Amino acid sequence: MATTNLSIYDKATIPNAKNFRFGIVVSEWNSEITDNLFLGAKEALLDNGALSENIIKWDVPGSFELIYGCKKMIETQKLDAVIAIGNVIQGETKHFDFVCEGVTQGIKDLNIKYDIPTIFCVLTDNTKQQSLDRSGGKHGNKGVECAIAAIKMAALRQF
Ligand SMILES: Nc1c(NC[C@H](O)[C@H](O)[C@H](O)CO)[nH]c(=O)[nH]c1=O
Ligand SMILES: CC(=O)[C@@H](O)COP(=O)(O)O
Repeated sequence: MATTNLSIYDKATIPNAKNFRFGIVVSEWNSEITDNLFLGAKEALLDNGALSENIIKWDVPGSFELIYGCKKMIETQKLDAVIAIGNVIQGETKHFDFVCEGVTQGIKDLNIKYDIPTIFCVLTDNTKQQSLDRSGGKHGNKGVECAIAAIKMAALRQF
């Protein structure tokens, strides 16, 4: 059963993000979905105190390129957390499996290699409707959930 709503959070339980710098790398594949994920993430960061000038957005062609895009952003920008935004939708072939597994493992590896948390904001859905439901639809917006995760991990990183 899917999460009923990905966008509900209690601000009282979330650190203020005013001193944090965030990178957001966004896949252009399925941009109707990823644009909404980005907007949800940005709005949630701002709602919790982040400054607009401390949110850096880069675009990459597809979800598989999120790995290199996040790596490059981590290596060249002074950041407290990075959010990788993508949407992979099952097609006719096994390509979906390889893209999803590759991105998952690649982002996991970034979290091991670098002392900058990279948040996995990649919707891996069977249908476009599932993606629509999770990017501002009936199940909320995964971008909001991932922005909150980014703030919490940026705070944890300070210990
Ligand atoms: N089918 C989807 C893709 N495929 C493209 C790959 O992500 C990658 O850009 C290509 O294999 C070249 O390296 N990407 C998505 O983000 N979503 C899809 O549904
Ligand atoms: C996840 C994909 O790469 C997929 O959309 C490609 O579609 P197909 O498997 O029909 O080639």
